[in-house]
Amino acid sequence: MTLDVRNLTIKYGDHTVLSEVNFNIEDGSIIGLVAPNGTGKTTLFNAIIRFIPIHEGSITIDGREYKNTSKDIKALHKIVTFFPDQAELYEDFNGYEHIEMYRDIWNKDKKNIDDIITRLNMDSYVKNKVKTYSLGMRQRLCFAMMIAANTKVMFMDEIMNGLDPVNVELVSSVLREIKEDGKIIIVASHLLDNLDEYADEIFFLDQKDVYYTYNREKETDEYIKGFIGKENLGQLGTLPEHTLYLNNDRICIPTSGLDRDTVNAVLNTLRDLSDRSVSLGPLGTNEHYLRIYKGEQSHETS
Ligand SMILES: Nc1ncnc2c1ncn2[C@@H]1O[C@H](COP(=O)(O)OP(=O)(O)OP(=O)(O)O)[C@@H](O)[C@H]1O
Repeated sequence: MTLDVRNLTIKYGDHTVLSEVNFNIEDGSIIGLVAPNGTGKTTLFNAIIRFIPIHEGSITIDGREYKNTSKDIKALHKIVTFFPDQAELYEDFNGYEHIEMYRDIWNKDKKNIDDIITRLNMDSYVKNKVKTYSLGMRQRLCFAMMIAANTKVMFMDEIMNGLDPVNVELVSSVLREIKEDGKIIIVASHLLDNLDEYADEIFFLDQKDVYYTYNREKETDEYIKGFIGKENLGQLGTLPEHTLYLNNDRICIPTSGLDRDTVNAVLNTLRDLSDRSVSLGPLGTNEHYLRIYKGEQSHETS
């Protein structure tokens, strides 16, 4: 399966939010969709699923183009689900009834939802009314509803909102499991380090397009990464070309061209100067984010 988006332009009135967006996603992928607030992540989901009209462009899934006809939109809604908004939950229904409802709408094979409930640690509260749920309990319910719907394409907007670290880890591992069924999952999130735990590729969205994509598996450049105040930068000596100093505290020094002894020496110096962890590896989503969106606060040191 593929999801192919071509030259998609989306406007609210005269305000063009996204212009000529292009991307192609193969099945069995989780894409992290990343951008500052107000860039257009939710708008992109809304447009692909046709909750809002698109002004130009095409959406093709598995070779079929889905146009703006009611027949196409109905067919699209059978294969794409959008993470429910907590406001859409029915306060006087219990969690089980919500999960059953999503399963029954999308799933003819009446998938067993008990496994989902247990996997998401919801047994103790799923039969209680939603009005008794905390934010994190509601969020897990919304996630369980999508898993029960089990569609080929899933848009997950801010799924980690309100989840504690244990539940963030739980949801991340369930995402990795369901991806294996050949799904296309797009997750919009501001938890950048967490995205590195499950996303295969990150799309950095810009006012105009998918500005940059990053695939950790294909990243070959290794960096020494650590935190250091501006006043201590001089103690690292002459830094190699393409060293990044991001957000006035984060340093990423490329190791290409450095011998092992030099790499070890820099690592040791950085460990002495840094109060946080120092590591060796490729740039992560967080570092790419700072490089792309906070460009004026980062600079190459040479
Ligand atoms: N219904 C609407 N009418 C008019 N403008 C809208 C509407 N919804 C969103 N916008 C505008 O579209 C732009 C993109 O908003 P969107 O909600 O898609 O951003 P986002 O990247 O999802 O942000 P966040 O990270 O805050 O969720 C913003 O400028 C916003 O003001």
